[in-house]
Amino acid sequence: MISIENVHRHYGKKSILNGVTLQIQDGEIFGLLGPNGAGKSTLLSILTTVMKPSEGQVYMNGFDVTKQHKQIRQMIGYVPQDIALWEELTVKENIRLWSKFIKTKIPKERMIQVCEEVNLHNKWHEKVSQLSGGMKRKLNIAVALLHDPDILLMDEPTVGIDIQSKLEINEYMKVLAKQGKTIVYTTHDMSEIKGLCSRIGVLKKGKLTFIGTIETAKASINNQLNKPIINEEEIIFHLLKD
Ligand SMILES: Nc1ncnc2c1ncn2[C@@H]1O[C@H](COP(=O)(O)OP(=O)(O)OP(=O)(O)O)[C@@H](O)[C@H]1O
Repeated sequence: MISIENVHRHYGKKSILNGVTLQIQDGEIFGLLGPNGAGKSTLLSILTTVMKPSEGQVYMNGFDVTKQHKQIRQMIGYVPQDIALWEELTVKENIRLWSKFIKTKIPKERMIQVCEEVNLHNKWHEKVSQLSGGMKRKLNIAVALLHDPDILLMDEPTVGIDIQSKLEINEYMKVLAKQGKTIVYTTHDMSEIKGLCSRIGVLKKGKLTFIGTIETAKASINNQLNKPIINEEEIIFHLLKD
């Protein structure tokens, strides 16, 4: 379980996160939504231990993110917003190089397995520069899963890629959640959230303004507007507007 308790984060005098409290259960796919600059990546950076909260506590499976970096890093996989791969190296070389950064030894069978799970095994000897944007995203995800973490943190994993790769990634996220992995990911895409997330959180100006299911969000907006909402775009519009 991920437990975020009254987290604040400032950059100088600028307040970025302003009292965020949230619990995410094992096996959940939790979608973190918010306008640009709302603080989504900052919150993910705190979960990865890269950044410290200015105030508040975060625990993952009972471990403190500010004090128990080693245990936390073993239990999380992180997929950054920007592709983090060596373009001139092959898929195999990228996976091998990334596995060297992981403290535990990754057997070759595991490297092949993650590659198969994201449908890239037939690209094993191809240079990353030859892969499509969607394939690069899938390789980024494979790399994050090498050490078989319990928790996967993904910063806009499907932005700007072809629809086929997006659907494959979404299906794979469901498989991982069924295996018991907890997934937290940031997105702007309501159409994928609907079929994927058990719950969503809406972050605006560093505050969580909504936590719940899509159905709850829809019901609450319908209630406020006193007229039924027709499509998902409308839900996201109302959730994100000031
Ligand atoms: N190192 C930094 N120093 C100062 N301000 C920063 C730093 N990193 C981020 N910020 C500011 O913090 C705010 C939140 O940024 P963050 O990247 O967390 O937002 P976001 O919700 O992920 O946005 P996006 O959807 O555009 O990725 C922004 O105003 C950003 O300019």
